[in-house]
Amino acid sequence: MTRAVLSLGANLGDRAGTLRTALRALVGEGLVARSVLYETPPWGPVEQPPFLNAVAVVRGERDAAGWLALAHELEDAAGRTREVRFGPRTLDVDVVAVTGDDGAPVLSTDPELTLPHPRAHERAFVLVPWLALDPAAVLPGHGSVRELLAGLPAGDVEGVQRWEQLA
Ligand SMILES: Nc1ncnc2c1ncn2[C@@H]1O[C@H](COP(=O)(O)OP(=O)(O)OP(=O)(O)O)[C@@H](O)[C@H]1O
Ligand SMILES: Nc1nc2c(c(=O)[nH]1)N=C(CO)CN2
Repeated sequence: MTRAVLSLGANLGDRAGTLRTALRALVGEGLVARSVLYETPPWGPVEQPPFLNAVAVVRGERDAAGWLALAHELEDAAGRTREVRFGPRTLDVDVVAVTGDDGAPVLSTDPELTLPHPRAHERAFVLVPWLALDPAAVLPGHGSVRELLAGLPAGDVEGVQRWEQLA
């Protein structure tokens, strides 16, 4: 069994509907916990509409490649096509980190699946929702999510706004 932290983002179409559909699909994939939805300013070089983002933790029989395959299935189901790097999308699902049941992180430098995700540590849109659902969260190789957030520009962190309450 492995545990994966997934980051979900959407900034085209029915953003909340797309994210909720993907989060519902994760219930059948061993969903352990999910954050609420957050509205977040676009990170990166591309000018584009704001995103809704969420983080989910899943645990199941899949290995790291299996979690990436699931991420791509969810993106395909949301009608995602491959477009501009860092650009707008109906649904983006990234595998942030994977750990075994012994707590050992899966590490990979493969460009098809780099673990932990190479940009997660600098993305408030990943770290804020993750910390909210797991106050003890640790990003392998980078340290505690709480400390990573403390090191990001305050404006990045304040830009991540809770968008929904969980029912
Ligand atoms: N940890 C990872 N999670 C998701 N995709 C990954 C990961 N590591 C490598 N990739 C690869 O990155 C490729 C491009 O992914 P994608 O189009 O989602 O990039 P992006 O969303 O523009 O940028 P980013 O990955 O920084 O969010 C994917 O085909 C995938 O194989
Ligand atoms: N706020 C925010 N910014 C992004 C996001 C995202 O999910 N949220 N995804 C991106 C894809 O690389 C690029 N920029």
